[in-house]
Amino acid sequence: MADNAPTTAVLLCNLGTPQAPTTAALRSYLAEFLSDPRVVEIPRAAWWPILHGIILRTRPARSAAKYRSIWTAEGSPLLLWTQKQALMLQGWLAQAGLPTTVLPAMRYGQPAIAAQLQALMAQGVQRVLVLPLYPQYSATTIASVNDAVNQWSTGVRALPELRFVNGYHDQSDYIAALAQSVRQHWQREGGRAEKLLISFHGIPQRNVRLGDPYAEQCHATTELLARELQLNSGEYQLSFQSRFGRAEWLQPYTEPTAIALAQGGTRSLDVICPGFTSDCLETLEEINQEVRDAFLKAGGQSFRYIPCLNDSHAWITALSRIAQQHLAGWPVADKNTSQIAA
Ligand SMILES: C=CC1=C(C)c2cc3[nH]c(cc4nc(cc5[nH]c(cc1n2)c(C)c5CCC(=O)O)C(CCC(=O)O)=C4C)c(C)c3C=C
Ligand SMILES: [Fe+2]
Ligand SMILES: [Fe+2]
Repeated sequence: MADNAPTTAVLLCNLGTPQAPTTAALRSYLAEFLSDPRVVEIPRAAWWPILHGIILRTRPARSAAKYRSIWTAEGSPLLLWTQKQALMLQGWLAQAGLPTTVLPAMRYGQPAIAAQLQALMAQGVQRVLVLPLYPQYSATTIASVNDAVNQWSTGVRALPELRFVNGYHDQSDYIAALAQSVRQHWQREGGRAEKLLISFHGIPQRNVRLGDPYAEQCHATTELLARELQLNSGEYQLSFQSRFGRAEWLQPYTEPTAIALAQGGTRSLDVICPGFTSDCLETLEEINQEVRDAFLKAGGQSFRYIPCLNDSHAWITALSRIAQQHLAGWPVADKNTSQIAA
């Protein structure tokens, strides 16, 4: 352990991704993901036969084919962006006078949350800020990350101090980073499309009825972004993608919305996904391949996908400000000098 290693860390948590775009890797990833009771709330006795008897026999091959269409020579886009964001955030925080170790971690798959927390303990870290890469709070995502941290804690005697960020759907730097990415897109493309479709990952409608604030936060992000871009109500539309299973999910659904827009005469569409901070299967394949094809087939002429925030400077600045807001009050001590950063 280096004597001058930071004693404070940020664990930058994302959803996770399969190890490889293969049926076997997808089976193991989906088994872990879909066994999480935060994700599927059906009683275990009823869910197990469906998961193991049907879903894990059929879905892995189909999902693997989709992953193959977005996989890069270096691996899964979601993992690569998350790793890059962690490195950049560590640099930004150091520049701000907060020497902090930043490690990426995945809720499902590798690098696992428990293993990364263990690595931080081995470095002598005493305080950990758990920062999820989901701007909008949902029990299916952020609470599940917290569960994984708390599960790890149950086996640890000398715990670090822990803080959890519960989302930042209305944080001004996050909204500014989104607005900047839209403006840059308009500049690159030589102007606006007729409509901006703002698509978020869905969740079951039932979760919202039971108190999940996710839908409300997606709406709030949308309104803040539209206001920042000075869009009037006819120039943008919110929708929800990635429905899983047969239950009713948040509506309107993205693909039928894009089709209805094309059939209603909208010829050009810009699409942004503010709930995803890294490009991944859900944006690169579902939006930029499936929804694109559906829009064009229904009569649309121009479908323009706006990339996620990924490694944009505005986004890393936002992440750094969000981290600093939540690190406030924690001593950032150098072990040698016990100096406290201002
Ligand atoms: C951004 C927030 C996300 C929420 C909310 C969310 C809820 C949720 N997801 C599923 C089921 C699946 N999601 C899958 C992929 C996936 N989901 C998110 C994010 C959210 N999910 C991301 C970033 C990704 C892509 C990961 C990648 O490797 O690129 C998948 C796996 C792919 C597939 O087989 O379709 C499933 C399954 C549920 C059931 C749910 C809420 C109840
Ligand atoms: Fe998902
Ligand atoms: Fe999907």
